[in-house]
Amino acid sequence: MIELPGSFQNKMGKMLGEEYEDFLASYREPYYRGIRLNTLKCDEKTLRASLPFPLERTPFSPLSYYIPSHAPKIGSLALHHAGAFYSQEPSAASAVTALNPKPGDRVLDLCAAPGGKSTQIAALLQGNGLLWSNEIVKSRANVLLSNIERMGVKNAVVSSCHPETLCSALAGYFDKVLVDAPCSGEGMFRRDEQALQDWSQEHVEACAVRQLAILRSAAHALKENGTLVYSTCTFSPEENEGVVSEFLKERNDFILTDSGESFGRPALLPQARRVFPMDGGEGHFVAVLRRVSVNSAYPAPYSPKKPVLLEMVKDLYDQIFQAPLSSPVDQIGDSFLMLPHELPYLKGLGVIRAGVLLGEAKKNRIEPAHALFMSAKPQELNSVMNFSHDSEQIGAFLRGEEIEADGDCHGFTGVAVDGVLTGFGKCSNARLKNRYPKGLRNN
Ligand SMILES: C[S@@+](CC[C@H](N)C(=O)[O-])C[C@H]1O[C@@H](n2cnc3c(N)ncnc32)[C@H](O)[C@@H]1O
Repeated sequence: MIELPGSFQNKMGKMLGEEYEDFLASYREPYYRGIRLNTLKCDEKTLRASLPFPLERTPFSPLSYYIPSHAPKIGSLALHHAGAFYSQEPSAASAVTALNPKPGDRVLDLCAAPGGKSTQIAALLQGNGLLWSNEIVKSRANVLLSNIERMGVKNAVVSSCHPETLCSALAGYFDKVLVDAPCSGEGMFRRDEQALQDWSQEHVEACAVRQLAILRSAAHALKENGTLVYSTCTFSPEENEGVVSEFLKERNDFILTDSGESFGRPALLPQARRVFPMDGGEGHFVAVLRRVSVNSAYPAPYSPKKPVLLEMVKDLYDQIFQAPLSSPVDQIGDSFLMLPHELPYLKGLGVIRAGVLLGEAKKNRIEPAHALFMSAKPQELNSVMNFSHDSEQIGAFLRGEEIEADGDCHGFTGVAVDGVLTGFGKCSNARLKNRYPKGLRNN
């Protein structure tokens, strides 16, 4: 049984009253495990058919499912490599449900690593509009980027920037902003020993100060009538209702709106929602705010210079794809990027990726990138090999091995599992030379 700090127990006892015993009893149960379907790449039927355990819907998002607590580790499953799903604690899906991104929206996810909520936003945008995913810690931003690539997101910018710098530069640009704030993680105690070790009342209070500062920054980024969702995975009122109330005292041009959601229960500010383990998730707080003032600031658009090697890039694209390249292309050093159609000015904002990495210049050729295939659909490619999730071939491919190919297979060829692309190789002489990135391979 997990040993909870005494002062945490006292606070929770006061907050939960009669329900406190049920809350304590939850610490004797296994924690909730969940996954979220990535509709950019896969559908529910394919996912259910390929997983070795059943899925049960959660109340937090139509794309979120419980998996059994005894389910095996899922990171090495072929459909996980392919980005068909994301491993996500069920209640963590609630914040994006409340944000309600729609195709065409411009959405900023300000505290985004490792990318659970960003990749959920991307699925709901369906490739239309823009997702800007920011993470202040550079090493975590790289993990975020690899998840954005794995999930095949085309219309995202990934940056590692201080929230104040970013939101001042992009003032007035976004329809929706998510602040999934760094917190004391009380809702992680059942699955993360470290969160429990790090807990103290002083930490809770320091988190609240930092959270308010992030919210203040986020406010700049929104346009008039824009939606700001503030979420945490902690229970302390200081970090939840306290931060929201302080923010609303400072900014009378923001209002707290009813989330309109039915997951969890009303929070201490009744328009917001809270989730406790008794509500089917590890723990979340979600508040929806709306900016009612005009924001006359607006960033300049980004216009890339025409890459010197654009014809070579187009030739490479034509070798791989059935339709010609239609996205704007940018060149950063030796890298070629397929940009979303409309972007704000990018310089000085710690951008580590805009759009999809198409390929990289190597001597006198351009080598296609893994991310290019991850963001594609098999039917868009000239050459694809598709394998079942339990086939020997896909196992070998994901270990980085060469595999047998048809004699008529030539050139860059996508590799799919159950119809979902998971990388590529190069066919010649009835063999597929493996290009699955070393750092992603199964052992
Ligand atoms: C709760 S996590 C975000 C989880 C993410 N939204 C997801 O769904 O995968 C909060 C993030 O905020 C970042 N962070 C830490 N300090 C910050 C600060 N001062 N400003 C903005 N973000 C910060 C952390 O590195 C962490 O990645």
